[in-house]
Amino acid sequence: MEVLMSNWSSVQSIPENYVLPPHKRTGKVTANSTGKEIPVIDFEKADCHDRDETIRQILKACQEIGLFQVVNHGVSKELMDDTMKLFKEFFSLPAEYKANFISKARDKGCILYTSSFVNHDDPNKKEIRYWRDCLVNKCNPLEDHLPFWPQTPTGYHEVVGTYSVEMRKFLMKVLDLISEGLGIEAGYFEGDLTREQLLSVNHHIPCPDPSVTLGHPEHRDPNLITAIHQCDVPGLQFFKDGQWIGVEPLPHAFVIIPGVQFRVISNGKFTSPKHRVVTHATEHRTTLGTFFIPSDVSTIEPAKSLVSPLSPLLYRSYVYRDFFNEWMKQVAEDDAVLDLYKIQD
Ligand SMILES: O=C(O)CCC(=O)C(=O)O
Ligand SMILES: [Fe+2]
Repeated sequence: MEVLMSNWSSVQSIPENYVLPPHKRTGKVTANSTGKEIPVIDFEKADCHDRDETIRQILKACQEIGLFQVVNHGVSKELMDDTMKLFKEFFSLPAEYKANFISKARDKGCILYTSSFVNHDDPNKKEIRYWRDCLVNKCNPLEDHLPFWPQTPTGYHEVVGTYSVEMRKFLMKVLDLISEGLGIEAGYFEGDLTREQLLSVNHHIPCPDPSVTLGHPEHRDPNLITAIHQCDVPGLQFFKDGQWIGVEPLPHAFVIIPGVQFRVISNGKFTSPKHRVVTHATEHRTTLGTFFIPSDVSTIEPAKSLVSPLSPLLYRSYVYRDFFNEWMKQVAEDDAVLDLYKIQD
């Protein structure tokens, strides 16, 4: 049985299988930039007179930077704090209780694992482990999954259930604003494209040498769109113009990351930024990621309204399950999977 990192008794030195090969190391861990250039968009304005301006900011951020942060998003600060506190408590529970949720089966309502979900079983390859534990809750429809969620800490179902409902409303609002801005028909993202919702909670303990480990390997999110609720400990970085840029933790903000499916649906107008998580020498770090994921059977293709003689079709349509199966095989080469569906000119 895996020993969860959150139950390690003390960490004096880094176990060998967590040490990255030299070319994968972060070296000097501070990112080259603090991420001040990442737009912070105030959603309060979208609800009143400034809707068009908010939409303009979102599109500019997605097209020029790749991601953005949102404040005044409508999810209450108390709920965000309560949910964060509850998950910190969850990770401090005894190993015996948490062991009930350890699994790598994708179809469970709640799964807990350590390092990464995919461990490539190639005996010739040295396994690299990542410095994290992760708890994944399926959230939609809530009543189907709630019975499989933990009962402890007290209030788990109520707090996390409310959080996931509020996050659904918020991310739907983000999708409405994006659709309006791109000129995609209203309601495009309702239904199959947002059928699955996961709440993925990452927990990283302090690491004696952040320069040789990673909390989360570099990756693009394979889904439609992600909202990350960071705690106040930095760690998230994204890659732009040849450098890693830190995403500054802002109190009660969400970081919005368009996933690979958005790149296809927007017919190449959006990127899906590559990102990673570095470890911290002295602090625990907990983050809550809400993921909208298309159902396995949904068809993904560029939105018809975004294809024109000036913007020719870039990808052929595919079924999400086929994409995801390929993705799970070769997670290290994110772009290679999308290349399978690229229309060659
Ligand atoms: O923990 C973070 O800040 C980001 C996590 C992430 O990128 C992911 O879960 O896909
Ligand atoms: Fe991610």
